[in-house]
Amino acid sequence: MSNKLLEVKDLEKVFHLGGRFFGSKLKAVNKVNFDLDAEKPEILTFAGETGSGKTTVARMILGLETPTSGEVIYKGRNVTHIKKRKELLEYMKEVQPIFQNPFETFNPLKKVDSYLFEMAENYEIAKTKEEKQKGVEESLNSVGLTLKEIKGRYPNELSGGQLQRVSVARALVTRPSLLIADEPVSMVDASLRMSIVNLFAELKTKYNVSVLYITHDLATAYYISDRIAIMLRGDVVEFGDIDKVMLSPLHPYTQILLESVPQPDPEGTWKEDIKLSSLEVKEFSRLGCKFYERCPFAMKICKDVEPPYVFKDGREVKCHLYSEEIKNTEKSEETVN
Ligand SMILES: Nc1ncnc2c1ncn2[C@@H]1O[C@H](COP(=O)(O)OP(=O)(O)OP(=O)(O)O)[C@@H](O)[C@H]1O
Repeated sequence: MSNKLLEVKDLEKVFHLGGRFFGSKLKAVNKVNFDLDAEKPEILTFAGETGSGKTTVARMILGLETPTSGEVIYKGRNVTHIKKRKELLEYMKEVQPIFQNPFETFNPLKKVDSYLFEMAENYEIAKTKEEKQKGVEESLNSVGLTLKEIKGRYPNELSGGQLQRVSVARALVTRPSLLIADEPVSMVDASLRMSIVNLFAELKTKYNVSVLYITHDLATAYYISDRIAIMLRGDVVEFGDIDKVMLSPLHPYTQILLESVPQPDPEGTWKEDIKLSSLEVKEFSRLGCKFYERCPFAMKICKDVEPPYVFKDGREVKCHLYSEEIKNTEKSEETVN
C-alpha cells in the first residue's frame, strides 16, 4: 500500500489552437511532478499569473481534462484515464472540487440544501433518510453552518461567503481526502476571504483533508499553505516549503510575482477563439527559460536551454542562475535584458 495520497508524474497537457492540422500547439502544462503524503494532510498551493497552467493541472487531476502524457496516481492506483463509471465515482468520492464562483455553482431556482442531499444520494453515502440527513448536517457543521440555517433557502437568500461554505460542505458530504479548490475565494467579498481559507486549514487539522489550493492570492496562500508551487507558462519554476519560497524567493519570476501580486481575472476563462498576446506566444514556445524575455538576470544560456531543477535552500528551483554547471562561465557574463 502506497503511503502517498496523490502522485503526479510528468503531467503534461498540449492544447491545439485553431484546428488540429493548421493551427498551433500550446503546452499549457509541462512535466509537472509532485506528491501528497497520505499520513500527513497538507495544503499545497499552486500560484502564478493568469494562463500559467494552474487550472489545467487541477482539471487533469479531477479527470476533467485528459493529460497528453504523464500519470496521476491516487492511493497507489493509476487514475489518469479512468473510464468505468463505478471507478470514477469511487475516485470522485475521495477527490472533490470546489469551484471559483459559488453563484454559478448553484442554480438560482434550486434550494441549496437539495445539492447536499443529491450528493449523499449520488454517491450512495447513506441508506436511510435519517442517515442522509445526519451526513448532510455533519458536513454543514464542519463548515460552521447548520441544516436549519439553509434548509429551503435559495442561493440569492445567502451571502457569497455562506454560499461558498455550502459548496465546501457539499464537497465534504462524500468524506473526501482531497479537496481541489480553484480560486475558491476570488468571488467572495474580501472581508470574508480569510474565514473561508481558515476553513481549509481547519478541515486539514480536524478532518485530515488535504487541499490543493489554486490561487492568485499570495496573502491567503501564505497564511494557510504548507508548500507552494509557482507556475509560469506551464512550468513549475519554484516549489517547496511556503516560508522558504515566500520569504526568500529564488526564482526571479517568484520575486517579481511577490512584488506585484496579480489579480484574478474572472473573465479570463478559456473561450473558443483563444488569442494569446505575442509575449505569451513567445514565452510558451521558448525552448529555454519561459521567463527569458522578462527576466532582469537573463543570460545567453536561458534563451535556448531549458533550465534544470536545482535543489537549493529547501526548495526546487528551475533556473540557470543556480545551476552548478554554468556557475563559472555564463554567470560571470553580463545579463542580456
Ligand atoms: N481548453 C483549452 N483549449 C485551449 N487552450 C486552453 C484551454 N484551457 C486552457 N488553455 C490555455 O492554457 C493556458 C493555461 O491555462 P490555465 O487556465 O490552466 O491557466 P491558469 O494559470 O489557471 O490561469 P487563470 O489563473 O487565469 O485561471 C492558457 O494559455 C490558456 O489560455
